[in-house]
Amino acid sequence: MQDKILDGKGVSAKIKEELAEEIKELQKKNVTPGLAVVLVGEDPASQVYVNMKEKTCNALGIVSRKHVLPEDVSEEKLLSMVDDLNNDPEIDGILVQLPLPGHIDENKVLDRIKVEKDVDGFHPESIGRVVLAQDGFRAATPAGIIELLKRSNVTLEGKEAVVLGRSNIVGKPVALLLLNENATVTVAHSRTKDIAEVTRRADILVVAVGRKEMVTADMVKQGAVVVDVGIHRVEDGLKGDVAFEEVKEKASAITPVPGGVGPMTIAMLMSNTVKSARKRAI
Ligand SMILES: NC(=O)C1=CN([C@@H]2O[C@H](COP(=O)(O)OP(=O)(O)OC[C@H]3O[C@@H](n4cnc5c(N)ncnc54)[C@H](OP(=O)(O)O)[C@@H]3O)[C@@H](O)[C@H]2O)C=CC1
Ligand SMILES: Nc1nc(=O)c2c([nH]1)NC[C@@H]1CN(c3ccc(C(=O)N[C@@H](CCC(=O)O)C(=O)O)cc3)C=[N+]21
Repeated sequence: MQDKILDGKGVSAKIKEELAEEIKELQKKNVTPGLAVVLVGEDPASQVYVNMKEKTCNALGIVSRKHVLPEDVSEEKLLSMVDDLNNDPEIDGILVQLPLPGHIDENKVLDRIKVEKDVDGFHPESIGRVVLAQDGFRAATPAGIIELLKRSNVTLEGKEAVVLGRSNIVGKPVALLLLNENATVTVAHSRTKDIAEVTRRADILVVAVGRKEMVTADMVKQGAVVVDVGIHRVEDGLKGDVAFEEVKEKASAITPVPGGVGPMTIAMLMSNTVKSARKRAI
């Protein structure tokens, strides 16, 4: 079937190669894809992600524009920046890095992004389109998970999929995408009664709980495919939401952290930006 370690880094590199080719074709039509990234405040983790996105844009030939606003910026100012980017013909995609400071209404900001430039896929209309299985932008992390599974020849149709976590940016949308791929989907969360009993049913287990190494071998069915979305910075590197060493002995395939879902997220963000720019080339 597939290698045991699902190689998000390798698959994302392949996707980026494909995108670089397409960007060359777009440039022949005088279209250079443009991504605007808005960062509020100085959260170190957010800075790392934003810099990674910028670097990837540069490597592929996407113009990246970074806008850094102070932590105490008013909601009004942020919204007016979104308006400017919505009206900027050179910008195909707008990403407002989350989380935002507490005094800013996240939903209000995400709602303001023009749906045609919503490369993050967080706008309510983009999410509605996932529910209805209509064309539109898919959130990068959920889309990256499906793309990685497909390109690793993991069959989804008819499988028991369990998603642990129900956030708006990962758990809920990945559950919908798995449903659209004809998996039978269960979503578990902090109020689920017997988590291990539910996760042990999974042929495909997607874990996005934000708790370091919470999923242990006893919670996983022999032969399951395990996708670890979690990112935790520890002294000697990064850890996931899954206890990788013990779970890998039981799984038929598993994503590592780092090198699994993370790089796929960036690749899908780039892919959404190119998809948006393509509309300008017609
Ligand atoms: N690799 C990547 O590209 C990305 C990685 N991440 C990482 O993925 C992880 C999850 O992120 P995100 O979805 O934003 O996290 P959130 O904190 O928004 O959501 C966590 C979810 O897990 C549930 N949960 C928390 N604790 C438990 C528990 N003990 N038992 C069962 N369910 C629980 C919560 O339930 P409830 O709803 O009931 O509170 C919630 O639905 C984080 O580590 C984050 O850093 C995030 C985005 C992208
Ligand atoms: N508007 C918005 N969109 C996002 O997509 C978004 C966001 N806000 N806020 C934060 C989360 C987190 N996220 C990640 C992206 C890449 C890696 C990634 O590339 N990780 C590497 C390791 C990188 C490292 O060394 O830190 C890996 O797992 O191999 C991880 C996490 C996107 N997010």
